[in-house]
Amino acid sequence: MSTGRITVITGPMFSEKSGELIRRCQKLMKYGRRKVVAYKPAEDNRFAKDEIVSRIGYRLPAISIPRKLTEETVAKILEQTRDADVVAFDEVQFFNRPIMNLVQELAYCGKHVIVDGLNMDYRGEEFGYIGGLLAMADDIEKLSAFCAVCGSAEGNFTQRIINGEPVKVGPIVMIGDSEAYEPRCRRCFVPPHKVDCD
Ligand SMILES: Nc1ncnc2c1ncn2[C@@H]1O[C@H](COP(=O)(O)OP(=O)(O)O)[C@@H](O)[C@H]1O
Ligand SMILES: Cc1cn([C@H]2C[C@H](O)[C@@H](COP(=O)(O)O)O2)c(=O)[nH]c1=O
Ligand SMILES: [Zn+2]
Repeated sequence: MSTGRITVITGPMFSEKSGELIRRCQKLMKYGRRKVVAYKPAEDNRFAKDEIVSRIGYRLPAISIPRKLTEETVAKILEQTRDADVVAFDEVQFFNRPIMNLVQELAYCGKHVIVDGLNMDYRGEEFGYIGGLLAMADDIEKLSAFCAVCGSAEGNFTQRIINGEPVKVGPIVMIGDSEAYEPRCRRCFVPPHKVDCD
C-alpha cells in the first residue's frame, strides 16, 4: 500500500486553485497512470454540475455531493474510492466537519488526497475547516490573485461587493462570481468592522 498524502491548495477567489487542482490530477492520470476520483459540492453548480471547471477552461469529471456530509455519504465515498489512487475535493471550504476525518481516513488508506478551497470568507475569517485541513496537510500550495483595486500580486483576501461596495453583513455561503466578489490585497481589503468608516 502507498503511504498516502494530503495536499491542500488554498488562496482567495481567482487565484487559480481549481486550475491547479485539475492540472495536478490530469498529470497524475495521464503520465502517472493513477486512477483519480474527484468530488465537488453540489451547491456550487456555477460552471457545470458534473465537472470541476476552472476559469481558463480546464475541466475534470467530478461527482457532486451535498456539502453537509452525512455518515452515509462518507461511507459511500470510501466505497467509491476503494480502488482509486488519488481522491480530489474542489471547494473544500463548503464541507462540514466530517470532511476532516474523511480526508485523513483516505490518506491512511494510502490515497493521495488533493483538496482546494478558499482560505478566508468575505469577512477575512477562516473558511469552514480549511484551517484543520492545512494543519494535517503533507504539502500546501498557497496561491494569490492580483488585487482588483491596486494590482498588487498579493491578493490574499476575497471582498464581497454589492452595488460596487464592500458588504458588512450577510450569509457566509453565497455562491457567486465576479459580479459579487473580487480579490484584494491586505491594504485594499475592507474588513466588516471598517465598512462604514471613511
Ligand atoms: N484578479 C485576478 N488575479 C488573477 N487571476 C484572475 C483575476 N481575475 C480573473 N482571473 C482569472 O482567473 C483565473 C483563475 O481561475 P480559477 O482557476 O477558476 O481560480 P479559483 O479556483 O482560485 O477561483 C486566472 O487564471 C485568471 O485567468
Ligand atoms: C469569499 C466567499 C466566497 N463564497 C463563494 C463564492 C464562490 O461561489 C465560491 C468560491 O469559488 P472559487 O472557485 O474560489 O472562485 O465561494 C462564499 O460563499 N462566501 C464567501 O465569503
Ligand atoms: Zn490592493
